[in-house]
Amino acid sequence: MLTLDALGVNERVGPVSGTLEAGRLTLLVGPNGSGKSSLLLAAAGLLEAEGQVELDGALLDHLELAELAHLRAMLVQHSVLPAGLKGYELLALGVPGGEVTEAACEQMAVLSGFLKLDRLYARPLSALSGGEQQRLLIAKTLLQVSPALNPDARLLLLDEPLAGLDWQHQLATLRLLRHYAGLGLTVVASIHDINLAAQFGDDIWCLHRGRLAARGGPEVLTPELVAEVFEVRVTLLEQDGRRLLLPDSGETENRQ
Ligand SMILES: Nc1ncnc2c1ncn2[C@@H]1O[C@H](COP(=O)(O)OP(=O)(O)OP(=O)(O)O)[C@@H](O)[C@H]1O
Repeated sequence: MLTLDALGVNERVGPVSGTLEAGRLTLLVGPNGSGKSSLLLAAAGLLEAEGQVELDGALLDHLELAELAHLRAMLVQHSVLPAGLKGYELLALGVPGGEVTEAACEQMAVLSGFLKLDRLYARPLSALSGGEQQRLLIAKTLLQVSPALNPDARLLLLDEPLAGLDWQHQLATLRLLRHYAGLGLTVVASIHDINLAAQFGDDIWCLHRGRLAARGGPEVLTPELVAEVFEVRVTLLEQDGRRLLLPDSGETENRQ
């Protein structure tokens, strides 16, 4: 469980207070510049911030860096990757303790199956597409907090994990995040697809201009909220019990 108490970063975000529950996938939505990355980085203890963050009752400020790195993993946006590194070498960097044991290989194989990594292992990162690199980075981050390898792991934070991924791998990633939440971790990810957020999030936090505009189950993502926060017209479609929000381009009448 991650508790934020008046967490803020300069003018960028906050103060934000609230609890991110263990065993649940919380998806953070909001327009560009609304503060999602800043909030995630501050919650991870990677960005100087006002207020307090507690991880399972322990103040983040009071944890040693090595201890914190053992308890949580974060996928940051725009990672700079060493070009010469091969796919499997990047993945191996995520193995807790650094020793690629049989158990680590098993976990790698599971992640590999979900994210289709096999064909990427032997290739240098510089020769991989953006989406392929992202899949490896997601797997590396998940490996760090795989309960089978690191039973102390508590927290998984991901900033736009779906960036650059096609539909197949977006869905695989979201299923993996739900799986990790099901293993008891607190899992928080920022995401731009409102419909996927509503479909996969146990909890939704919606940021607007650095403040929490809404928080709750997927039902908080109403057309009215989305229209106001994202400043777009929104149409609600309902079919077979599924609700879909579509941004209205306003061009429909002019098209052939
Ligand atoms: N290093 C920085 N120094 C100063 N201001 C920053 C810095 N990084 C981001 N900002 C500003 O802080 C605000 C929040 O940025 P942040 O990256 O947290 O938003 P975001 O919701 O993650 O956006 P996006 O969806 O575009 O990734 C923005 O106004 C941004 O311009």
